Amino acid sequence: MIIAESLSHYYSKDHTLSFEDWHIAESEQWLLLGDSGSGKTTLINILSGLLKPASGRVTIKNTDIYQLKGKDRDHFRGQHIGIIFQKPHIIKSLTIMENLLIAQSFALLKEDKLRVEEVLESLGIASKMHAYPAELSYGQLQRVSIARAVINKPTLLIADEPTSSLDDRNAEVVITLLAEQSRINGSTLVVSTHDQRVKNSFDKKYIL
Ligand SMILES: Nc1ncnc2c1ncn2[C@@H]1O[C@H](COP(=O)(O)OP(=O)(O)OP(=O)(O)O)[C@@H](O)[C@H]1O
Repeated sequence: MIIAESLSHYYSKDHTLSFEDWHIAESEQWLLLGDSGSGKTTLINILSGLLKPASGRVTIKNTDIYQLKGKDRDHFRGQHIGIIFQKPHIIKSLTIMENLLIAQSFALLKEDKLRVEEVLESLGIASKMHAYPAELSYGQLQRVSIARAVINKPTLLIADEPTSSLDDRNAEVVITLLAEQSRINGSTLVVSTHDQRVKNSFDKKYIL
């Protein structure tokens, strides 16, 4: 259902990154493993529709995402791909509720407050709905990032090194939340990491 074929990318002409083909079936949970500098972030950005590869294709639900242009690709990404970056990316001047409503409208979906409440509830942060990001702890902000990524029930939920700055207990909590949220929302999960603590979290592994 998600197919990455013949992908390569280069930042300078003398060093090309090539990626083995990757077929990911619906609802699978994968780890993307590789040492620092091996190309995990590059591949995550390509799979997420954020970085056009030098060659190859990414097909999500039968759509070749790099055949989509400009705003069409942005809307497709908003509807089908939920991305969790290493550090939470949340708009500081908006409340948590407003941050999630805007993620719905960016994807051209109707604003749905009940859906926002449901997602925040499932992540244990419903009480923070009307708070601003500055009023939340780092762990709560990470949950908001997960909420924003799953709000539109994405086909692909993708996280780039989500545990690298966390202590052991919180690293485990985040991996558990990602697995649980991908199940609840019917999303395929890809988590990139070089964190030895999570290298056995899922059976399926793509190794760079
Ligand atoms: N914007 C850029 N310009 C030039 N080279 C880059 C750029 N981004 C990444 N690279 C190079 O491409 C290679 C892959 O980088 P990438 O960030 O994808 O690796 P990574 O596996 O995610 O690393 P890390 O685990 O350290 O985050 C590295 O050699 C890196 O130096």
